[in-house]
Amino acid sequence: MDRDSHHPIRAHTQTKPELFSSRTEESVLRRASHEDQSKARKFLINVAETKQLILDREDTDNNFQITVDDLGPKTLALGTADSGGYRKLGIRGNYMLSNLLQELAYAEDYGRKYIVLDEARLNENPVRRLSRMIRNTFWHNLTRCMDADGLELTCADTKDRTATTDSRPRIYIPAGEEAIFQYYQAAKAERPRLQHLQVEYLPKVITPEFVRDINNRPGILALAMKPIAAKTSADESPSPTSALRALPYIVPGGRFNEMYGWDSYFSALGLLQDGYIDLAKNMCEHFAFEIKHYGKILNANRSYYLCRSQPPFLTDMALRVYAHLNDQDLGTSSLSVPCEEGEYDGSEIAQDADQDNETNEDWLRRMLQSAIKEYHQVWMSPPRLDPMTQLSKYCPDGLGIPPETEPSHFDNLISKYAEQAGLSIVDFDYKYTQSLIKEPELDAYFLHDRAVRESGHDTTYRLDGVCANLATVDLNTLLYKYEVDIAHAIDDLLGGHLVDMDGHQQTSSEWLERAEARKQRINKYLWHPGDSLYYDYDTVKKKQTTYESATAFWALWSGCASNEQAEALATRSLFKFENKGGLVSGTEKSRGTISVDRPNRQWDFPFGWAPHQILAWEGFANYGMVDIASRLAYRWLFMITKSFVEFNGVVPEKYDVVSLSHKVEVEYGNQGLEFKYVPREGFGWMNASYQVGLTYMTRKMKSALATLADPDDLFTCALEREQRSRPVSVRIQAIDYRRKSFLAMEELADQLHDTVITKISSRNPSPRPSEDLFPPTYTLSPPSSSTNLEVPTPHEAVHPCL
Ligand SMILES: OC[C@H]1O[C@H](O[C@H]2O[C@H](CO)[C@@H](O)[C@H](O)[C@H]2O)[C@H](O)[C@@H](O)[C@@H]1O
Ligand SMILES: [Ca+2]
Repeated sequence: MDRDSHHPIRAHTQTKPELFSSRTEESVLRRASHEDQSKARKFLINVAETKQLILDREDTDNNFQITVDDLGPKTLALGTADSGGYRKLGIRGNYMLSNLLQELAYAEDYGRKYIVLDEARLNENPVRRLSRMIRNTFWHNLTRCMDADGLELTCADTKDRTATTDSRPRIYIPAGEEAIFQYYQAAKAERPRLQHLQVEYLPKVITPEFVRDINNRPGILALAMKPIAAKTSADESPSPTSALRALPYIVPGGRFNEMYGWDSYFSALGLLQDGYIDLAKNMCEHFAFEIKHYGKILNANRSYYLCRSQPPFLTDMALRVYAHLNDQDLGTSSLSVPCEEGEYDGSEIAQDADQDNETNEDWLRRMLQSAIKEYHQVWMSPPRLDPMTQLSKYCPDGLGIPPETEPSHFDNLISKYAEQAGLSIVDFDYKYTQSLIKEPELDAYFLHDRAVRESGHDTTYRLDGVCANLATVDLNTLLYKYEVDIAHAIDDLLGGHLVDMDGHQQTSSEWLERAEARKQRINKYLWHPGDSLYYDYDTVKKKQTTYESATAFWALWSGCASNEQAEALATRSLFKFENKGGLVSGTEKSRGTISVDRPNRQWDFPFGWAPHQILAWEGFANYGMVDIASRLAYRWLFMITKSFVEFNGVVPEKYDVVSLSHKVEVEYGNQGLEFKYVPREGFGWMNASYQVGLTYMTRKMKSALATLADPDDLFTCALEREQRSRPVSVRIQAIDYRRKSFLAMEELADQLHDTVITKISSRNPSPRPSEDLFPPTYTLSPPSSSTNLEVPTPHEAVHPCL
C-alpha cells in the first residue's frame, strides 16, 4: 500500500508557502466567523516550529506531554490552510492541544516540515480516536518478531537487576531444536548489528540450579518458528535464515518486552476484536512450543522466568481463535481490519497466512493436545496438586531472589537478614541466591513469592507469604474451564475424536466428570454461602482464607457457579468491589492498614486491573446479567477515556479505580507512561479491555462515554428513573461466545437500550436456593415493587445531562 498517498497528514503535506514563512505564531486570534463556516476547517502548520511553541508555552512541567497538570494558557493560534497560513484561528483546551502535539509527532516521524491538518483531528471523538489508535498503531508497536530483523528489539530488557550481568544480547534455544539454532547463528553471521549476539542451547533437563546459574547471563527464550518451503531447485544451499519463519507476537509494553502467559490471552481478545487473527493464532502456537520445550506456558520467555508459569487460558484462547478461523474460511467474518483510509492497516502483522495444509480442525486438535499435556503435567501434578483437596495451587520451582524485580522491592524484608550477616543488601542478595548463606525463613518466603508471581497477582497481601499453600479460586475456576472446554470441543467441534500426545483417546464424558468433581470441590472448599463469595483455601491450615478478591467472579467466567451463586455474587458481594472506575482487585478491609513497614501492593485496594474487569464482564453476561456487565465496562472505559483525554493519550498498565488515577506509585510504578509527544503502545491488556469493553456499550453509552458522562451520575439517574418505572431488570439470555462471534455481543448490546442500567438490588429474587450452598437463614429481599413493568423508551435511558 502506498501509505503516503492516503495518510491524513502525509497526503496533505505542502511545500513551504511564502506567506506562512513570514508570519509568527503569535499573531492575533481571529474569530471563527471570519472563515467560511460551511467548510471543514483545515490548518497549515509548520511542524517543528509549532511543536516547539506548544512545548515552550504549554508543557509547564516539562514532561513532553500536554496534560491537565500543565498550567499554560491552553490556547494556540494556527494559520488556516485556505489563507496559506496567513489568517489565524484559535484552538483551545487541553485535549485539542495535546492532540495537535501528537499529530505533529506523527508528522515528524515521516520527516514532514509542513502539514495540512483537519480541525476534526484535533477535537476527534475521544472514544473513536483511542479505539483507532489501539487498532492501527498500538498493536503494531507492541508486535515483536524473533527473526533476524526483529532480534535486536526482542533481546532488549531493562529489568535485570543483577550487578554481575553479562549484558550481551542472548538467545537460548531448546535442546534438539537444531534448525532454530542454525537460524540464529546464520542471522548473527549475516548481520553486522547482531555480531555480539550469543546463541546458546539450553540443557535437555532444565533445573532450578541451572536457571539460577544463568541469572548473570539472562537471555530471551526461542519461540515457535515455521518451515518455509524451498523456493527453487536452483537454490542449492540456502541460508538457514531462509528456511524458517518466525511468528510475530504481542508484548505487554513498558518494561515487559517479552511474551507473557496471561497477558497474551487478554491481548488476544483485543486482537481478535480488531481482526488480527493470525497474531492471536501465533501466540497459541508459541504456547504449544513452550509446553513442548519448557514444560509449561511460561510466565514469559526470558531465562529468569523458566521455572514458572502464569494463569492458564490456552483452551479458551484456542477456541476463540478457531471460531475466527472458521468464520474467515466461511467468508462470514466481519472482523477484517477496519482501517481508516490512509492509516496503518496492520497488513505486515496480520496477513501471516500459513503455508502448510493443516486444517483449522487439526490446528485446534494440536492446541488442545498441548493444553491437555499442560493440564496434567503442570497443574494436576505435585507440587501444584494438593493431594487432600485435589485442587490446584500455584507452586513453581526456583531458587533465590527473583532477579527481574525492581531493585528495592525486597529491601524491607532482607535488611534484617543482611544486618545480621553484616552484609550490604546487594551482597546478601548475591550470597543468599548462590546458597552461600542459608536462611530457611527466607526460603519459605521466596517459595511463596515465586507462587505469587506465577499467579500473575504480584504482589498482594492476599497471597504474600502463603501463596504456595493456597488452592485459589482463580486457578481452579480456570482449570474447570479447561475441563469443560475440552469436553465441548470433543463433542461439538472435533467429531468426538481427540487423542492426547501419548495416543490416549479422550472422551467428553471423562472431561465433564473432571469438571463436575472440581465444581463440587470448589463449592466445598472455596464457596462461602454466608458471605456469598468464593475465597481461597489454605491447604496447610485447612481452612478458608478471608481475603475478599475480585477473582471470585472468575467462577462466573468459567461457568462453574450455579444460577443461585451467580445471583448471590451479584446482589450480595459485587458492591464491595464496584468503584467509580470499575472493580478493585480486593477490598480495603482485606488489604488492611498500610504503613511504611507495610507498603501498598499493586494487586490490592485501591488498584484495578484489566484482566479482572474483562473476566467479570463476561462472567456476568454468561449468567444473563448483561446490565451489570455493561455498567462495569462503562466505569472502566470512562476511566481510561478520561485519562486519555486529560493526559496526552496515556493508556497505562493499571489504575487506582477509586481516585481514577493512573499515577500509581507502587512496586515498579505504572507502565505505559513514559512517552514523548504521543503514546505509541498503550499497554497490551488495557488496549484489549478498551476494544472488548466497547462491545458491551450501546450506541448511547458510547456517546455518553465520548462526553465523559460521570458513571455515578449516569447510573444514579437511571436508577432513580428505574425505581419510578420498572424495578425488574430484563433478563437477556447469555450468549455462548464459543458459538457466536463478538458481533453477536454488539447486536445484543444495541438491543439492550435502557436495561443496561439496572439497580442490582432490584433484581428479581432467585427461586429458593439449594440448602447445601446457602444456609437456611439466607433470604434475598424482594424489590419494593415488582408489579409496575412500564419500560422506559430507549430515548429516556440516556443520561439526562446529555
Ligand atoms: O518484574 C516484576 C514482576 O513483573 C511481572 O508482573 C507484572 O507484569 C506482568 C506483565 O504485564 C503481568 O503478567 C503480571 O500480572 C504483573 O504483575 C512478572 O510477571 C512477574 O513475574 C515479575 O516478578
Ligand atoms: Ca506536561
